[in-house]
Amino acid sequence: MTARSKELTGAKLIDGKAFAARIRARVAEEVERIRAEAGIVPGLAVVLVGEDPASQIYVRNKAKQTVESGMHSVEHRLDASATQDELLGLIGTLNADPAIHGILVQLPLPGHIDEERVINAIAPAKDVDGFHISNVGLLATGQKAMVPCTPLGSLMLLRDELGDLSGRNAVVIGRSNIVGKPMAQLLLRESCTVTIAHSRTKDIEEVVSRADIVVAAVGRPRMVKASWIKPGATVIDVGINRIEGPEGKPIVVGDVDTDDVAAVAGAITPVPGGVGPMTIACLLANTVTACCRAHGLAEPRDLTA
Ligand SMILES: Nc1nc(=O)c2c([nH]1)NC[C@@H]1CN(c3ccc(C(=O)N[C@@H](CCC(=O)O)C(=O)O)cc3)C=[N+]21
Repeated sequence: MTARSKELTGAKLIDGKAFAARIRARVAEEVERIRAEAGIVPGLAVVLVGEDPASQIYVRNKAKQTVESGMHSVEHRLDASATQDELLGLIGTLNADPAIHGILVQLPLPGHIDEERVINAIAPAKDVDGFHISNVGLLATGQKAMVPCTPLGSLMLLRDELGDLSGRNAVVIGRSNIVGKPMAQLLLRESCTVTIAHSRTKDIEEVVSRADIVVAAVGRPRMVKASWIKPGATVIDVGINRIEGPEGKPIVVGDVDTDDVAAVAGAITPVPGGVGPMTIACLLANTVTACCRAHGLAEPRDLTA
């Protein structure tokens, strides 16, 4: 698959939206194959606790795209005041449900709930977010794991753009469990020379300027500037920040100052339309993978890391 691209002052804009649509089409093909071969329909359950409006939009998009790909989709909405035991009870039910192959508990959870406890209660084989400690350990040791969706989608875009990644200098900005750390593991597995930069990194601009590959996942609007970027580098912008735009209207921007960086970078993902749609496409891909593994079916190689 080749990402379609538009020109922006020099840099190629990587069309994550179009790439994600092709991944979803592949997922739909595989869903149909699994149905024809084994009479099984892959199922995804999304659990949302509370009423965060931004979260609701993602949950709606996920449910819509799950159904469009031919999969079984279930949504569980718990009140913001739901107890940890209620949530753990629901996870236990979903773990035991043979129609469900993937479980996603939308993060963040309300403050009174222990996130680690909840994530680690999900059956690792159904953990399509790849956040369970078993999957984290499997990925870190190079074993077959469920790979977190945003890093997986970012890796697919990088491979499509650059081909073989071995020997390249990669700098991941951000050390979160959901993006920075698993992204670094994947890049290491691709034989990149990996540096993780973060808020305490000294002279971050100099560190980033040595990178052939930059993955920005810090949650600081437009933090990465052109002066940080090696000419021709590939820049993956994971940030999705809502800020006040020119006319006081809210707009969505990434962690990269795209207009500035585009003058120097070789290729860059836009926000919106870059990594975000890939995250959802990879969630569907992971659900197909989980279903294949659960039933001993051949798993589509192009939908995993
Ligand atoms: N357990 C868990 N897993 C997640 O994967 C997870 C989560 N919790 N909590 C919330 C975040 C956020 N997230 C997004 C996914 C897709 C877009 C997306 O498709 N964004 C579009 C639209 C952006 C917009 O305009 O708002 C884009 O970037 O083009 C955004 C955000 C998944 N998350």
